[in-house]
Amino acid sequence: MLLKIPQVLTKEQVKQAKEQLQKADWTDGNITAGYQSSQTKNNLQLPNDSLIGRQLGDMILSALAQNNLFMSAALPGKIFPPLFNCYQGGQSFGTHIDNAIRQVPGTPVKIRTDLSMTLFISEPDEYEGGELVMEDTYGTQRVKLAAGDLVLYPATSLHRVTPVTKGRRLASFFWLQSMVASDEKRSILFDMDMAIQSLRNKVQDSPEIVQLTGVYHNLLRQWAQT
Ligand SMILES: O=C(O)CCC(=O)C(=O)O
Ligand SMILES: [Fe+2]
Repeated sequence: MLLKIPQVLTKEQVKQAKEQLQKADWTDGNITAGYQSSQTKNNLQLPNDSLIGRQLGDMILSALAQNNLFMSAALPGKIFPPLFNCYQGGQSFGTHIDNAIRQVPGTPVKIRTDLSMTLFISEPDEYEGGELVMEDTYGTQRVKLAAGDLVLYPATSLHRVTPVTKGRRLASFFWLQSMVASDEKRSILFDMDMAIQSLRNKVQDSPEIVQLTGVYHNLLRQWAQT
């Protein structure tokens, strides 16, 4: 499932992130690339131990923890600390697939990358190009979102970032291990959760809603791993 989640960060938080990222020390993006992706990756990244990166990453994680749409769609188990990248002067990232397993730097924690995320920090009119293009069984999707918005997509997708031919594209990108590994099962749970929530908004509470909520949790119990 590919899902666009609007306004994960407020415009004020975006402004703050941009100000911090202006003064950060950037390095070659290949620090986190595997062999195949290093052949096509041409961008800048904040180093893993960047203080600015950690602070902004925490701000993003707190915002996500309060975002119902994200929590319902992703059912996060473990989230990789957000990384930050920058493309300018024609930089791009060719077609690649993200590594299946990632170790959180400085810890023994390993994360299976079920879902990939990009949170846009630059506004779309601040740069030309820089579209995130995913290819999967659902076809080709081209994504370029407003600053503060996030796209969540299966890490099984081939994807690329088209050259940024003008301006600068700042973003945060990271991965998560979902409590429900299967994209198909997670999508069923998400659809069910959305339907129950909209039903609840229409008719308040009813024994049927209680029963359906029970079914949701019983499916989650069958399918989730913590
Ligand atoms: O910059 C992006 O939107 C995606 C970055 C990416 O695909 C990666 O670093 O693996
Ligand atoms: Fe990627």
